[in-house]
Amino acid sequence: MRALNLQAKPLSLAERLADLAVDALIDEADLSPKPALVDRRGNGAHTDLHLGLMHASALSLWPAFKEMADAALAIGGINPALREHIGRIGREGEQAMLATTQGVNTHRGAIWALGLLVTAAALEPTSRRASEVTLRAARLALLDDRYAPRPLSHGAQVALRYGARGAREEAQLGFPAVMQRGLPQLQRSRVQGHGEQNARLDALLAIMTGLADTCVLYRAGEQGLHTMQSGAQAVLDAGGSASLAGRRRLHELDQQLIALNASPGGAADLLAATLLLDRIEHDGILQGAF
Ligand SMILES: CC(C)(COP(=O)(O)OP(=O)(O)OC[C@H]1O[C@@H](n2cnc3c(N)ncnc32)[C@H](O[C@H]2O[C@H](COP(=O)(O)OP(=O)(O)OP(=O)(O)O)[C@@H](O)[C@H]2O)[C@@H]1O)[C@@H](O)C(=O)NCCC(=O)NCCS
Ligand SMILES: Nc1ncnc2[nH]cnc12
Repeated sequence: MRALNLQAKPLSLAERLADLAVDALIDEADLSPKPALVDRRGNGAHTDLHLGLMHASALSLWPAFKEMADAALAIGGINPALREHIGRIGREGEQAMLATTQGVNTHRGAIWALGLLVTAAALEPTSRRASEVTLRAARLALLDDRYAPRPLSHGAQVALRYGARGAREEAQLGFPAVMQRGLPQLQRSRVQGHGEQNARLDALLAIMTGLADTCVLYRAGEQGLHTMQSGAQAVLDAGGSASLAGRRRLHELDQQLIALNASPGGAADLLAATLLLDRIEHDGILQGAF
């Protein structure tokens, strides 16, 4: 009689990257208390979202992230063929998300940002530093996708109205909100011993201090954006999420943004991108997956 082989099959590189991306989305959703966003406490400024939906949406995206990483491995270079291939997978991912959420847009911006990062990481698996991965992602984002529809999205509408740079430009510039604000703050707060959850909240706040979040602009205009940016800075100046003064400011910011119906969904996506890049750089399993 043959003994049962109970050893788990090692994950492929694409499977591990998809796991890391979905984990980052779930960790972002769970992180609490986030100002005006869906978290463990409630629905923030949203009437059509809740935590279970955010989790289901994140899980529905696993196949799309894996397929994007597989496409990078198969095509092997930054070129229009890869850009158009992942564009198609991204649009299919959006359909999977909408089918799961019954039409609610939970993670459109996240599919874009994390999809580019997963693809960029798979392209050169030994070059995993955040600065290297975001540079490759930016080069991909700069390429044209002939098949991309150009709807008058919320982002496109506020670009016309306020001249704001949105999700596309953030990626094309190499994710400055992540590289210059989110990741450095995550590391600073960790080093200062603030605890992982507070470090993640501080990273989100640091992203919010400078981002032209098109969700906030669409819902609450320039007043909403100013409230988000200055309020996030005030929390950090008061000592961040780990301090009592910072927590009081954070509570105020939550109330103010909810009153304005201003949900920083773009900043939330970029926090997930920050967590993903941090993991890609340090993940032990990924190191053994190629
Ligand atoms: C290039 C695309 C990202 C399209 O961009 P565009 O700006 O035209 O489209 P939007 O539909 O507005 O989506 C952009 C989403 O990106 C997030 N975001 C916002 N600001 C920024 C920023 N400055 N930097 C980075 N990311 C940002 C944000 O996503 C979150 O918010 C979503 C909810 O938004 P919204 O629908 O406006 O929702 P509500 O206000 O709640 O709506 P109502 O309830 O009022 O109706 C939520 O999903 C978060 O994810 C923006 O929404 C890209 O999507 C694209 O071209 N895709 C095609 C596929 C492709 O090529 N993929 C490539 C491979 S990955
Ligand atoms: N936690 C969250 N709440 C609302 N919108 C989001 N988009 C991405 N993450 C979100």
